[in-house]
Amino acid sequence: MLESYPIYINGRWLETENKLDVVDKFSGEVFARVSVSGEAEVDAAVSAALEAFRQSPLPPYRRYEILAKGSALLAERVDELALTITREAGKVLKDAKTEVLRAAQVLQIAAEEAKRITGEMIPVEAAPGAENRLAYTVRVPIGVVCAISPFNFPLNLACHKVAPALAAGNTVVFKPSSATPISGINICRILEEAGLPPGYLNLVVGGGNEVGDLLLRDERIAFYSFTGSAKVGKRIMATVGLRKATMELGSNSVTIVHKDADLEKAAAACSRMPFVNAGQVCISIQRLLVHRDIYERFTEMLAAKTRELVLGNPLDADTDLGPMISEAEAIRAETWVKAALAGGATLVSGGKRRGALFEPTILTNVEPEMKVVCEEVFAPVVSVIPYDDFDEAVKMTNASKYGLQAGVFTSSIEIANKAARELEVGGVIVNDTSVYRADQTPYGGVKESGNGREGPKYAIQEMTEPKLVVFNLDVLS
Ligand SMILES: NC(=O)c1ccc[n+]([C@@H]2O[C@H](COP(=O)([O-])OP(=O)(O)OC[C@H]3O[C@@H](n4cnc5c(N)ncnc54)[C@H](O)[C@@H]3O)[C@@H](O)[C@H]2O)c1
Ligand SMILES: O=C[C@H](O)CS(=O)(=O)O
Repeated sequence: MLESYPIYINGRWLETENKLDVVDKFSGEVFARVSVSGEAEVDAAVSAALEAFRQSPLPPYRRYEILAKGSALLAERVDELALTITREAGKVLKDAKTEVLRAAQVLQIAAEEAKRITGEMIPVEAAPGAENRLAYTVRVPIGVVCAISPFNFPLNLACHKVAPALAAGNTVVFKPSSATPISGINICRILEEAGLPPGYLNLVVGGGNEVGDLLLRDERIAFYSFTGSAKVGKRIMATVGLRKATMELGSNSVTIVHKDADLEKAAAACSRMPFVNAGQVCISIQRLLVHRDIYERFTEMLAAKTRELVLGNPLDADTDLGPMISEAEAIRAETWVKAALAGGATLVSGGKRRGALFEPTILTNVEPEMKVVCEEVFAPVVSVIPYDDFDEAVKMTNASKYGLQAGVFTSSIEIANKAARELEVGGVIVNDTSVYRADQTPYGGVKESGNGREGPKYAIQEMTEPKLVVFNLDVLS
């Protein structure tokens, strides 16, 4: 008997006629069914969120208590929550556990930030004629936040939206990816158990073009917090008009290995990070820029370490990478690799596909216009590209339409500083790869990688408005 999962609206768990199959991404077996929302459910979810926002705002200490309790519950249930992630997303179990523990941290950080939301004093009396005025801002919640999340970190990236929205005093309508809806349902269950009253968090499930589109067109929603592809991000921005949004989008991230780097450390990190979660990480290393003096040696070191990685069942303890999200996505990646090889690229390792399993793949001799280089590959595929001087590496990095994060391995403070100043990205990671993220940091990109920042403190800024208050003290005295 398949487990059946309802949607969550105004504190009630509802079954609908229309169901979505959830597939185990390794075995291909349908292991659960989830109720799909229609127009009526989307309308009810937004109404409930608006009603809760208008009628009974939660004081900051209650937001703190609920989120902190939610964090503890997530950490307590790490094994069962991780198993769900592994089954619905195909992520290896050890990485799924890390994701759950990170999600617990996100809730705890958001809980703490709920108690620190302040405005600022405005020195209005500095202007002539305003000597007897007092001005300050208060930060007020924006209203109903619509959270739309992708498949690749179905728990943590959803928490990065839901938790700061609630911490800021907003209410939420949340739509998880149709490929991975159960982790989203688990977040609602946990926050309900943690004491979140009805209406503050509502969950609808369904396709982007159906349920997603209904959400975009609902003018009662004040803010869209989106993580996903640039294609969908652009569509959202074109639809929501003057309403605010943050866009956490894709990338073809660079990590640079300069000639003065600690090569052992760089090779150890660069041989694993392009392949974590089968390369389906927005900051995955897709372009590895290596100084020509060390290029051959480094590529050999990388290939040797990459060949040790185990591809297979994500439930096995020694597996390093599991399946991609679908066979269709793996076929797309294979097509891009074949096109690169036909165009003159060299296959150093990997390149083969079995169903949704795609081998960790290293390419050299690639050209800038190949899709594996200039588009987001979102698969376990890395291109190793030589450069002669650091300015050239900066130029290659900045030639991308994306700009999320970049890593640079170097022992030179000048090179590190140059990277920090000149790389057109949202974050520069020195002596680590582009794949580094700590959940309290400001995180987001430039260019087609999006706008706005996540990380609870920064997301709260995005999801609140500064309201100005000015006292005319002449009248009061
Ligand atoms: N920058 C970041 O923080 C970050 C993090 C993770 C993933 N990503 C990006 O996400 C992408 C992979 O995830 P994906 O395949 O789930 O992305 P996607 O854009 O296909 O889908 C993301 C979400 O948007 C919804 N959606 C699709 N069409 C919609 C529409 N018309 N209206 C409203 N919602 C719609 C989907 O149902 C899903 O919930 C990659 O590009 C990756 O780089 C970015
Ligand atoms: O896919 C991109 C994610 O943002 C990576 S992480 O989970 O935030 O590290």
